[in-house]
Amino acid sequence: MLQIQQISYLHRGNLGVQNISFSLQANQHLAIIGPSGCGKSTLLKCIYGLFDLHQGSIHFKAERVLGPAYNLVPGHPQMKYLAQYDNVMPYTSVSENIKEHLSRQHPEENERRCLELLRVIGLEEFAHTQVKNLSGGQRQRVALAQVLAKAPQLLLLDEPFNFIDNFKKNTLRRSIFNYLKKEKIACIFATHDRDDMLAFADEVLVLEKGKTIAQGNPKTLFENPKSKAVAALFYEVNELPASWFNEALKGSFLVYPFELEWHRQKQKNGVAVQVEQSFYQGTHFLNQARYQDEIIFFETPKQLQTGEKGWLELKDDLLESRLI
Ligand SMILES: Nc1ncnc2c1ncn2[C@@H]1O[C@H](COP(=O)(O)OP(=O)(O)OP(=O)(O)O)[C@@H](O)[C@H]1O
Repeated sequence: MLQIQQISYLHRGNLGVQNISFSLQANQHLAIIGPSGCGKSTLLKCIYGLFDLHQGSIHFKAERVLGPAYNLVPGHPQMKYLAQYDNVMPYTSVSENIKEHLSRQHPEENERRCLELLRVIGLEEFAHTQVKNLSGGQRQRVALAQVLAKAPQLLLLDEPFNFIDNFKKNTLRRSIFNYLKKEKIACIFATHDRDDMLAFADEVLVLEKGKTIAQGNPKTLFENPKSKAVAALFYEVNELPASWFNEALKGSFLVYPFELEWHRQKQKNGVAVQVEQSFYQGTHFLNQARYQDEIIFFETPKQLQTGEKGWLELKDDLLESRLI
């Protein structure tokens, strides 16, 4: 449905996006991730036709997407874009804001659709509240309902949950992504949140300084990251010398804190460490320890004391698959 071929766009000669290619199938969900300033928003805006590309092409449903120099109204009727900052109307109600984006010809159908969308965004009880009286996160939910109103075939969302508190976020994103799958709406969303991409993306595109540094399904990227930059987007990660755990190996390897085992005594291939700090994380403790000037993070179910000594062992078979 969408083909992006070697596109580049630079902001007045500065960093933007460079040489990006990928395609998206109908009903597929793609997450764009990467550190702040890596080009996520720029890429979404290119796809929506807000910029004139310096190189490459974008086709949506076999039609070429053109920038403002060739097409004054950006995008395509079946493509919707939600920017980081919403554009909702403050002095009208939530319902009116949604209905503004529905066809005006079928009032009864509009009522039904409006109720359905209010349910998806979890704002039924605010249907008649003026938008100016809503919180930032609630306004963001109204903006989401607006882009869903006409059931686009492709939705472009720029950090759609960034103003929404963690308490509401889990329910809301399950509701939104289930709705998109049910309605067969493809989606590309920029995010910083690993839970968004692990649970809801079919595919992940990792950007760094405007370029693609990894692409794949989230499980594969998480379990076999090819660089520390990729692994660190998912979780805290250690890059450690491989020789610490196997003298025959050169280079370094990546290991997540939950993959290291803490023991009081040496078992097989461990390194001796001393605990420096133990941080409570709700379900476990994240500990910081040191070995040969290198800081290592690892997890334990119970709190460890500063100065405590022990051994960190690697779970079986991990080392060779994580060499970088
Ligand atoms: N209108 C602009 N003019 C000049 N430079 C810009 C413009 N918009 C973005 N940039 C630059 O392009 C780069 C990519 O910006 P972009 O907003 O796409 O990043 P991002 O990954 O979406 O960041 P964030 O996660 O902070 O939203 C940044 O270095 C930014 O400063």
